[in-house]
Amino acid sequence: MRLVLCAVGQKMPAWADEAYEDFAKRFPPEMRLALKAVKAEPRTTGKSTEQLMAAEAQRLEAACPKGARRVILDERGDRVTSKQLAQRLETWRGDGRDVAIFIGGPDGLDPALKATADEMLRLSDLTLPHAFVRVLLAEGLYRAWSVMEGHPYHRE
Ligand SMILES: C[S@@+](CC[C@H](N)C(=O)[O-])C[C@H]1O[C@@H](n2cnc3c(N)ncnc32)[C@H](O)[C@@H]1O
Repeated sequence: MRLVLCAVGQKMPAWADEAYEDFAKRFPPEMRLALKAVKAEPRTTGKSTEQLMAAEAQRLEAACPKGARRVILDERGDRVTSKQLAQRLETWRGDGRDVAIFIGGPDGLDPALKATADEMLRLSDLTLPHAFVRVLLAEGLYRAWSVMEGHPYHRE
């Protein structure tokens, strides 16, 4: 099973790339965390927010593995603890499909793409910058994996 982060933004600060990689490389071969970063639409072309998000959504769709479970990250999504995220991970693993996790750009995700979600998750009640989101998600998923496997990374 693969956890595929379909995320807007190919140019992240070095600290974000390093921190993301630090967690991504810890996943075992049977549960890979992969990043598919797509180009953010330039904000200088006079396009409306709706047009910008629609263009980014097309790229995200192209990056999404066929038949994957679709999880949207959004500050209005379900609030979950690490243990609850571990239970979701267990469920996701159970059906054997890849899991695509979508992260939007500066204006968020296109409403039509959001409407296709199987699940919507929040990482915080705060609105977070997208560079933070992929790092927090990688750590949160790794912690959830460690809860699921009884690995000592997570302590009660
Ligand atoms: C800068 S935020 C976009 C904020 C935008 N105003 C919105 O309403 O979605 C970029 C992306 O980061 C993710 N994100 C931001 N805060 C989040 C949170 N608290 N929980 C989960 N995802 C979040 C979402 O995928 C969002 O599309």
